[in-house]
Amino acid sequence: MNILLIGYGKMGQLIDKLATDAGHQIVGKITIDNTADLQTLDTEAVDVAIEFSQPEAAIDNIKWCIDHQIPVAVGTTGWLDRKQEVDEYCELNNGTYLVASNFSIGVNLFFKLNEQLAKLMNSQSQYAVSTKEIHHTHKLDAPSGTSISIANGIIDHLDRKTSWVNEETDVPTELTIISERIDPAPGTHEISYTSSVDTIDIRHTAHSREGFAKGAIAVAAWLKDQKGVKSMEDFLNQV
Ligand SMILES: NC(=O)C1=CN([C@@H]2O[C@H](COP(=O)(O)OP(=O)(O)OC[C@H]3O[C@@H](n4cnc5c(N)ncnc54)[C@H](O)[C@@H]3O)[C@@H](O)[C@H]2O)C=CC1
Ligand SMILES: O=C(O)C1=N[C@H](C(=O)O)C[C@H](O)C1
Repeated sequence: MNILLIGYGKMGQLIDKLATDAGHQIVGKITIDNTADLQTLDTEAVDVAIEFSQPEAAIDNIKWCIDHQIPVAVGTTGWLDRKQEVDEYCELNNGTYLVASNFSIGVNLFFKLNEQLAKLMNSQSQYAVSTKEIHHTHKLDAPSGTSISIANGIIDHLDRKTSWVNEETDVPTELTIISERIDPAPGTHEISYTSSVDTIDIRHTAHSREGFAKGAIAVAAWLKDQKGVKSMEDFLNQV
């Protein structure tokens, strides 16, 4: 397939390598320094775009893809409080996009495990829950998009939590997300349930960025033949 890479940093470059090795063609590489190249790009030659840029840029990039009828798989985090607006723009303009806070299959399994554990904990009020994420120091957003997805999974399934905060909290209804920045961590997410007698920890540790990149390429290959606003759930259920 012909892929347009919007964002060509750590993720864009790795996707370039893995997609090219797998026989795909990269038809454009957009960074903050050459966004004007989009104006002259042959959009008819693009099957799908993969967007890994930065929080401030993602929405304009997604809207550009929608305007040009290019399905786009979006990995950029830190803007999802505006997802509803982008969903509506996509539906209104007959576009196709999918955003995932984390494209790795392992993390998406971990999301399910998190929800199951949260459900079980409804009848175990002696356990206090908290979460932590660890990433490299170049990361622009905190907490991570993945940790927000984890927090929402807990809030949706554990009755005693109704919101999250990015700090330690004593408010019983608030869920703590602790963010640590340590190089070269590609991404670690941890959920802990602690009682006076024990602790249950579950943790996903990315060993490299390869799982994110492979997941994004697999999603892009599927998304190019879809229509509308899609989710990782849709992808995992159909593939
Ligand atoms: N969903 C997932 O599985 C994953 C998501 N991410 C997220 O992806 C994003 C990118 O991560 P990295 O590649 O590590 O960042 P990076 O900082 O290495 O690269 C960012 C790239 O975006 C480009 N860029 C900046 N403004 C732009 C604009 N207006 N238009 C086009 N390109 C622009 C930069 O020039 C650079 O090439 C972050 O938000 C990160 O949190 C990262 C890894 C996995
Ligand atoms: O910025 C990163 O590196 C990552 N960002 C995503 C996030 O915010 O959750 C996914 C992954 O953890 C790596």
